[in-house]
Amino acid sequence: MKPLAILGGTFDPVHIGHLCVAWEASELLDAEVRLMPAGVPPHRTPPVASAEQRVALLRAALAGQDRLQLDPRELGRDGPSYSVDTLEALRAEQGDRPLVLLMGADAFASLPSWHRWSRLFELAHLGVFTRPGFKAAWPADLDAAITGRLVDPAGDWYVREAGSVLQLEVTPLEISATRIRRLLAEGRVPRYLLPEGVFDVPGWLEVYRRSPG
Ligand SMILES: Nc1ncnc2c1ncn2[C@@H]1O[C@H](COP(=O)(O)OP(=O)(O)OP(=O)(O)O)[C@@H](O)[C@H]1O
Ligand SMILES: O=C(O)c1ccc[n+]([C@@H]2O[C@H](COP(=O)([O-])O)[C@@H](O)[C@H]2O)c1
Repeated sequence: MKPLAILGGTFDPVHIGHLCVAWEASELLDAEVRLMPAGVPPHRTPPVASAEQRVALLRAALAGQDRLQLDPRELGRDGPSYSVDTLEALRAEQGDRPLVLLMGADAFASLPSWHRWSRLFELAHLGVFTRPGFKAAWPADLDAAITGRLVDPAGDWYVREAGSVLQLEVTPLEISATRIRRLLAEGRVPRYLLPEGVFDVPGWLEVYRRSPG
């Protein structure tokens, strides 16, 4: 069975950057990739769009292809959507299947502030995307934690179920949800930064238009 890779995010809203890195990860790792929206994203102000709206946009974004899937499990949980809880559940469910927690270089740099972060390395491999504007410069505790774990994504990391760190060189796309929210709040239409299908979802543009950006 192929490794299972998870791209968690707030997806407020989902954009072309998310889809592109997820798609490229599925190729680089030969993995099944699921996008997993956080119900209550830890460590940030609450999303502008509701969970239902964010999922509707994700469903529309993923329509017409079957390589990237949606996994809505974090929306059904109370409290902050800690990745460690999600990975404990996935590990129990998936047995010894290799799991990969995907994230951008910005998210990776903040890993030592995550809930029970050392446990993440026992539950999954970590796949870290390059992201324009974010250097691969990590705090000392993270540097120490990844010593001996960095492996080539083209190698045989998948023979183990967890524990490696894979640096994924993806097409650099300087797109962020923050910028898209700002453009929408200014009344602009960031058409080609967003997946085409989201424009058929009713009601969501107004939600971002009413927000301070
Ligand atoms: N353009 C991109 N290139 C590489 N990784 C990305 C990109 N956009 C998002 N990611 C990664 O995808 C995951 C989910 O991102 P998230 O939903 O927070 O989007 P974002 O664009 O970073 O949002 P925001 O600007 O609101 O923080 C994170 O691990 C993030 O680092
Ligand atoms: O588990 C944690 O403590 C934790 C702290 C910050 C972020 N995360 C997860 O990282 C993913 C990206 O988060 P964000 O805020 O960049 O959208 C998302 O799945 C979050 O649930 C997880």
